[in-house]
Amino acid sequence: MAASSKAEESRVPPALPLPTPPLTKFKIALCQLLVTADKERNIAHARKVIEEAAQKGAQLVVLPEIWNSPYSNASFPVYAEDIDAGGDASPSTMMLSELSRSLQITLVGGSIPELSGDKLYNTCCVFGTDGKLKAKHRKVHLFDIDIPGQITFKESLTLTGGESPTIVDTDVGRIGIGICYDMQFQELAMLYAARGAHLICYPGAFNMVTGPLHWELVQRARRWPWQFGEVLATTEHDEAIVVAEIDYSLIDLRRTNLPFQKQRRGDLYQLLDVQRQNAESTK
Ligand SMILES: NC(=O)CCC(=O)C(=O)O
Repeated sequence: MAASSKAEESRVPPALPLPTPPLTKFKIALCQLLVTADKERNIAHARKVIEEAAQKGAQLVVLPEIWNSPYSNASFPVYAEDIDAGGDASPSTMMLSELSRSLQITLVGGSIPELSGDKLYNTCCVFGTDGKLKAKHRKVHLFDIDIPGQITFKESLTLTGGESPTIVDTDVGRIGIGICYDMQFQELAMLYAARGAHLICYPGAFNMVTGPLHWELVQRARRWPWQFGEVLATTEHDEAIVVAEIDYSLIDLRRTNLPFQKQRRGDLYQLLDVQRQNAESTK
């Protein structure tokens, strides 16, 4: 009896200890931007908004998805920048690097179309307070949907999907990064949680057909295992800087209140096992 319960116990994945965050409380600013066809104007405007967010006391500033270009397959190749080359080849990320250093903030720089070799990606750059590029997340799940008569969009016509999850240690804690549609895939968030992320940032630009139903609902569902899914601050459709205080001391408290991690029955629902079985049965 004792042996069998020990065996069962060992199949439950243990809760990983969280790395200690470098600080407990800080202000985050989420910037919602109006994007135009004028790239120079978009960059100058984002600069002004980031400065305003820092003035409001934000130590972490987050921009939206595709903030330097219209969101369209026709625009991505035209507005794309070679982020690795830097300098004149990437004026958008040069501005982000300069501001993160001069304002001493961590910047999750939304996303821009990235040109790398002959491929285009939808890429989020994270800059540290020293102005250095700490991480680059290429949107993993491309937004390809078809709801006849309502919306058909295929990012994969021009973009290539990223090949790896992105988790980055910053002055405001360990952050997992996803871009918009990446939010729909809960396993990515669960992976970030298992790897000790204190926070997950999803720069987004939702469509107006499924978006209004999804953007809050899906984010609240991704709260596991941190919070109760409480919305601390929000806004409507216009430009806005949403500022809120993040309190990491709540993570341990919520994990004690709701011990989901310990209660998970991972032994019963490993998707990989099911996928393997399905593949076997169709051979
Ligand atoms: N930019 C996107 O990835 C859009 C995702 C979206 O609208 C959704 O409903 O999901």
